[in-house]
Amino acid sequence: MSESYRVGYALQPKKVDSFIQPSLVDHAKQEGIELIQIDPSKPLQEQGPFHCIIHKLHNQEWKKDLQEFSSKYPNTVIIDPPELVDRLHNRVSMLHAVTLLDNASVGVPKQVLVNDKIQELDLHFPVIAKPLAADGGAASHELSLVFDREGLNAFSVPTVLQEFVNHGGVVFKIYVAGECVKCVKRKSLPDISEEKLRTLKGALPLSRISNLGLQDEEVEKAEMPPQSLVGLLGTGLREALGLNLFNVDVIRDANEPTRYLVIDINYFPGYAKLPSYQSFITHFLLHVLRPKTA
Ligand SMILES: Nc1ncnc2c1ncn2[C@@H]1O[C@H](COP(=O)(O)OP(=O)(O)OP(=O)(O)O)[C@@H](O)[C@H]1O
Ligand SMILES: O=P(O)(O)O[C@H]1[C@H](OP(=O)(O)O)[C@@H](OP(=O)(O)O)[C@@H](O)[C@@H](O)[C@@H]1OP(=O)(O)O
Ligand SMILES: [Mg+2]
Ligand SMILES: [Mg+2]
Repeated sequence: MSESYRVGYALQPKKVDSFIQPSLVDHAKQEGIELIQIDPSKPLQEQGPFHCIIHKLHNQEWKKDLQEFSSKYPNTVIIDPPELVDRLHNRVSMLHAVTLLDNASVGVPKQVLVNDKIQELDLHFPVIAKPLAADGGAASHELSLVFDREGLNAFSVPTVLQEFVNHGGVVFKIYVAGECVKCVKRKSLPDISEEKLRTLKGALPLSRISNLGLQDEEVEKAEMPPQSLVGLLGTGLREALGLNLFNVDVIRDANEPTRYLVIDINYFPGYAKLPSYQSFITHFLLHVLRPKTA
């Protein structure tokens, strides 16, 4: 008789709706995996046993409950340790792992953390102002494009100022689930020419320009990054971060097309937007659950 595995998921209702689709539940079931919703308002111990738990909740009560459960049931695989996930909730620490890769074709845009009034700024305009906290709150996604010094008054601190890099209007999203790695492309902000820059003043919220990008057909035509680069980022960052479930936003420098820059890393992203995400996720879970043969 084949094994049956209990996988608990602790997610916000919005994420349950997008991620736990009937097609995923069915696909997992066919492989012997039962996906069980965890109610974070009730003690975890009353809801087990679990072979594995996946989660995207950050409150202290949940972390404490998970920690206690894990001490009591050390054989339950927790994907992933909350203290390592926390590193992705800060736009400075999230990119630290990229610098550990030590590869000439991969980097991060130049950025500075602003905690206070800005005196000297060793960055080229335009820059993108990103709230330091990337904790999933609505404010953490309120970014603005800043064209000059005057525009620097438009945001609250702490904020990361990151140089805007022209990249051909396409962002590559590398989705990682353990050893499973998949890259897709999406529309991004359009390039800003020197000429255009002379006419732009102050700052603009990104939400007001993000629909100005390329046509879908143009995105279709964009060349994908080499598979070796996708593998390097997926596997390398998985090791450097100590995490299994995340995606990486990468752009290709328009002025140096062999150079790729990581601009964002998200914990437990929208996997359901990937074609065949059901088999992608099930494959990952099976890899975690099945006993390893030597
Ligand atoms: N340094 C940069 N140079 C050029 N474009 C950038 C840069 N940083 C961000 N962008 C553009 O802005 C978008 C949003 O930035 P970012 O991914 O950092 O924000 P986010 O709110 O964390 O997004 P997500 O919804 O993926 O979590 C990117 O997808 C890309 O189109
Ligand atoms: O649903 P969630 O709140 O987890 O939203 C996440 C969203 O996935 P969704 O498509 O399921 O909304 C992700 O999208 P993709 O990168 O895959 O495009 C990404 O934007 C994350 O940054 C979001 O997480 P947050 O930073 O807000 O925690
Ligand atoms: Mg992003
Ligand atoms: Mg993000």
